[in-house]
Amino acid sequence: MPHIVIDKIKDLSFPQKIDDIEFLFKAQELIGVKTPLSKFLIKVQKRENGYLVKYDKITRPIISEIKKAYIGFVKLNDANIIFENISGIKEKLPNKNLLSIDDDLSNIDIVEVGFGSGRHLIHLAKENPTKIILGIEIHKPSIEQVLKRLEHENIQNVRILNHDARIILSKIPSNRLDAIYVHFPVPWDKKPHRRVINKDFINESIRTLKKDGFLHLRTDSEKYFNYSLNEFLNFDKIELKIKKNMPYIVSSKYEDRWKKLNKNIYDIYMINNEISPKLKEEFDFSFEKKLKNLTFKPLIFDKFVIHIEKVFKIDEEKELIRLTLGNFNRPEHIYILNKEKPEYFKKPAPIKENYLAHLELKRIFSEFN
Ligand SMILES: C[S@@+](CC[C@H](N)C(=O)[O-])C[C@H]1O[C@@H](n2cnc3c(N)ncnc32)[C@H](O)[C@@H]1O
Repeated sequence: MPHIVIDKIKDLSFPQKIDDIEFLFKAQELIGVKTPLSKFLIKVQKRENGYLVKYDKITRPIISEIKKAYIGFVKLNDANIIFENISGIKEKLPNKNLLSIDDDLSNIDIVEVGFGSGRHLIHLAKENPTKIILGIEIHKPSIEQVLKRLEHENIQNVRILNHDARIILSKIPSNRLDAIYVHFPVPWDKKPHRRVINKDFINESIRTLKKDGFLHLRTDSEKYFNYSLNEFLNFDKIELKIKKNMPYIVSSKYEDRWKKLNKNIYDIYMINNEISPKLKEEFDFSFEKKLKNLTFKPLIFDKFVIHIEKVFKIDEEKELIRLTLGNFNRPEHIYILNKEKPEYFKKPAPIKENYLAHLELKRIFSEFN
C-alpha cells in the first residue's frame, strides 16, 4: 500500500487548503481530503519514528490523487518525509479523461465494461472519432495504464470511470447508447452474484441503448455463454445473434491467451428493438436532521441492507460514521458526516436500492429520535 512516514504533524484546525488540495476535517485518525478529482480519506497514525500517512481503503481514489494528498499534507505540516514507498511514481499522471460517479454521463455514446489492457477501448476511440467512449473498470492499475496511453496518443474522446459497471448504467439517459461492449468478463463460476451480465444489467442496457443499438458479449467460457443466453432470453423486444469462433477486429490480451490454448470463443449480440421511457428523476440523498441513537447491528431488509460499523468523533457537534448501505448483494461502503444537517462524505451511487436504504436510514435514525 503506497504510504509515507513524516517526522512531525502540526496541531492544525480544519478545514485547510494548500495548492488545490483541501483538508476538510479531522475525525480522530481520519482526515477528509478533496482534490480537484476526488474526495477521500487519509489516515494518520503515530509510529515510533514519526507519523504514518496512508489512504483509507473504502474511499481510495487513483494513485495520482493519493500522491497529491500526501504531498499537500507534508507541506501543510512543514514536515519531512522519512520514508515513502511511492518513489517509482515520479511523473504526474494524466487524468483529464477520468470521471467521477457524480459527473454528468449524458453525452456518452459507447460503453465498454471491464476494458483491462484497453486495446479494444482505444480501437473504439480511433474508429469513432466523433463519439464519446466510456470505459468502466474496477481494476485501478489497468486504469492508470490506459490513462497514460490516452495521454501519450493524444486521444480526446475517451472517458474512464473507476466503478462497478453494474451500477453506472443507471446514470446514463434512456435511448442514448450506440453500443455496450462486455468482452471476456470474469465468469465468476463460484460467485455468480458478481457477474456483470444479470437481469438488472440487461434491463439497464435495453433502457440506455438506442433502438437498434447493441450489447456485444464475447467470452471464452461456454458456461458463461449459456448462462448469459438464458438471461437474455428472459427479455422481449430484443434480437439475439450468436456466433462461434468469429474473427474479431481486435484481439485482446485475454483473447490471445485463449487462442493459443485453442479454446472456443462465443459471441452474443443483443440488439435492442425498444424505445424506452425517460430516466426517472435523480434520487435525493440529502438529510434534514442529525442522525441519533445509532445502532451497530446490521439491519437487513427485503432488497437492501444498512450496517453502521464505526463512528469517529470530530468534535462535540460532529462525527464521521462509517457504514455499509444498499443492495443486499453489492452494498457500498460509505461515510456520513453526521452534524446538524448531515451529508454523505461520498454519495452512494444513484440506484434504487441505495435510495431506499437512505430513506430507511433517515427514518430510523432521525425521524424517531
Ligand atoms: C478477464 S478481464 C478482460 C479484460 C478485457 N476486456 C480483455 O478482453 O482483455 C475482465 C475485466 O473486467 C473487469 N471487471 C470485472 N468486474 C467488473 C465490474 N463489475 N465493473 C467493471 N469492470 C469489471 C476486471 O477488472 C478485468 O479487467
